[in-house]
Amino acid sequence: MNKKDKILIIGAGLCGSLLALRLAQRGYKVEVYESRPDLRKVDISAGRSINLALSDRGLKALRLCGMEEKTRKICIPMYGRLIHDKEGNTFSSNYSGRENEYINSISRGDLNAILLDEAEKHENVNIHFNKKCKKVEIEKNIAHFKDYETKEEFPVIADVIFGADGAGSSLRKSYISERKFLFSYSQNYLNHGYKELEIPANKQGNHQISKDHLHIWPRGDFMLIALPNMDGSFTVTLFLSYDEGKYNFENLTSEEKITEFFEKEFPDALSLIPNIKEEFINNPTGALGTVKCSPWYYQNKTLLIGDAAHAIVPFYGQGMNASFEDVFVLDEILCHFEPFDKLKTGSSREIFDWKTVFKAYQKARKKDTDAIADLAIDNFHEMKDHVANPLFKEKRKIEMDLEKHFPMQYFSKYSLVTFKENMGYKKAMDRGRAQDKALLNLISGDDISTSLDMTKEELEIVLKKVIKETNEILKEDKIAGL
Ligand SMILES: Cc1cc2nc3c(=O)[nH]c(=O)nc-3n(C[C@H](O)[C@H](O)[C@H](O)COP(=O)(O)OP(=O)(O)OC[C@H]3O[C@@H](n4cnc5c(N)ncnc54)[C@H](O)[C@@H]3O)c2cc1C
Ligand SMILES: NC(=O)C1=CN([C@@H]2O[C@H](COP(=O)(O)OP(=O)(O)OC[C@H]3O[C@@H](n4cnc5c(N)ncnc54)[C@H](OP(=O)(O)O)[C@@H]3O)[C@@H](O)[C@H]2O)C=CC1
Ligand SMILES: Nc1ccccc1C(=O)C[C@H](N)C(=O)O
Repeated sequence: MNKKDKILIIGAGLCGSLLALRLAQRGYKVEVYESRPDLRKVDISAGRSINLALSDRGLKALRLCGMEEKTRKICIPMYGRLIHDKEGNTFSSNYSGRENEYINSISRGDLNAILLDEAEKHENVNIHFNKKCKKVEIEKNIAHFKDYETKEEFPVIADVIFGADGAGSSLRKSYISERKFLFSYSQNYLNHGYKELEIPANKQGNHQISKDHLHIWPRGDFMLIALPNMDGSFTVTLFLSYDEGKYNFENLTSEEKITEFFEKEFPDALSLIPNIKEEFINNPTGALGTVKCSPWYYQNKTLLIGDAAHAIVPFYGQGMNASFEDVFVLDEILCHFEPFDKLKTGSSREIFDWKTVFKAYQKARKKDTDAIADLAIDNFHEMKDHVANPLFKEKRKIEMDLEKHFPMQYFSKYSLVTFKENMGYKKAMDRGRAQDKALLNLISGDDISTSLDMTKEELEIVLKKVIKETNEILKEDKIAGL
């Protein structure tokens, strides 16, 4: 590892631009190649999610790079879910019983732009747009690019190559095609795709529905969600099967059928989306899937990071957060190894190489990205279906009360995953799932009366029972080797 190493990052998306900034701050020289045009100059939003939910893990990595304050200025806090039923009734459910815990709606383009600005300001960073990586010769450390403007193809040689090129990573594809090592890989598509629509601002430029919530229209097998934008509009996303159920993407092909579907399933939303037919027909239908692979690195030469290493379905709102957290974890590993390298005396031989760093990074990180991939699938079922279930609502109410009265002792699964930024996703998943099981056992047995509001004393009894049973479940799972 040497600060003179030439580092190449493929992809200047959310992860690539933050990684470039952080490596530059650590003193490395970084060249970034991005296939798309510069999003600060050209609108390239079509086909990707327009806004995202940013939460504590992402903010932790942004803070590390000095970007938290700038980011918060373009965030809209969402304190909970607002659930819409078919009759137009709504009910809300907070994300946490603690007041300072919420998630944030943020524009992908605006966030990417401030990261690019900051990275480009750094003397150690050069960003090249409209250059698509076609393949990487991993043994020789050569990435081959095509320039979209000149149509020319050219190679770039580097000491270390990072693949931050998203779910369809060219570096990952090269791991498969080059067959230089045993590379395990899985890709699982959902039968659901997504389509983005818009609720515009009202005439005064204000939001037409609460901007303090993430809106959900759960309908069992499919759902609609909406996240607020700074200009008073909402980005609405329909998650629907491609080919199953009465209504699906394959059969919603005529204006009449689209209107019929929305009139029947989402009448209140329909009245807020004036251009429904045009948008439904013209906006692309995006695919959703999970990618898991291993190893993420090849020798001391290349590393996959962000979605390139672990694409997940969007339902926990954690893909970007996990990709930002990758940068944080990699930085911690570099902090651990670099001081030893500085201690070397006389000889120019390095004590640690990038392979040591990459290996330690994957060891620290892989279990957590596997966990959030599985949690994201769970949250799909929770959002489209369980949120409307009375037992689920009861459980959430007790959890909110526990968090409110015992803020230091109780953290629901949602809070562990979303707000406990120093606990890995795997630990959050194991504890959260055991806790859910314990709480549901208590509710479905006669242990707690859920019909009335509980006093603090009654809640304390519940807390003790839940903690005891959670620990027993965790112990049993450990013995069973789960
Ligand atoms: C519908 C939807 C909603 C989502 N909502 C959320 C959310 O609310 N919260 C959240 O945390 N996450 C969310 N995500 C996930 C989030 O979008 C990703 O996890 C995040 O964008 C990953 O960042 P990345 O930089 O690794 O990949 P990307 O953001 O995809 O960036 C990859 C970059 O590499 C470039 N590139 C690709 N191929 C090449 C190539 N061959 N050569 C050069 N450049 C290349 C791309 O143009 C792009 O700029 C959502 C995802 C989807 C699909
Ligand atoms: N976990 C998940 O479920 C995720 C799913 N996705 C989904 O994956 C799909 C693809 O993602 P996305 O990252 O947008 O795909 P790409 O970035 O791969 O781009 C898609 C298209 O844009 C073209 N293109 C890219 N750059 C340029 C340029 N500078 N000039 C002209 N054309 C260009 C490419 O053309 P060409 O091939 O000819 O070069 C390609 O046809 C989407 O449906 C998205 O929703 C994305 C992320 C995560
Ligand atoms: N951003 C998203 C995009 C798509 C689907 C869900 C989200 C969420 O953020 C869900 C939120 N975490 C929730 O549990 O209510």
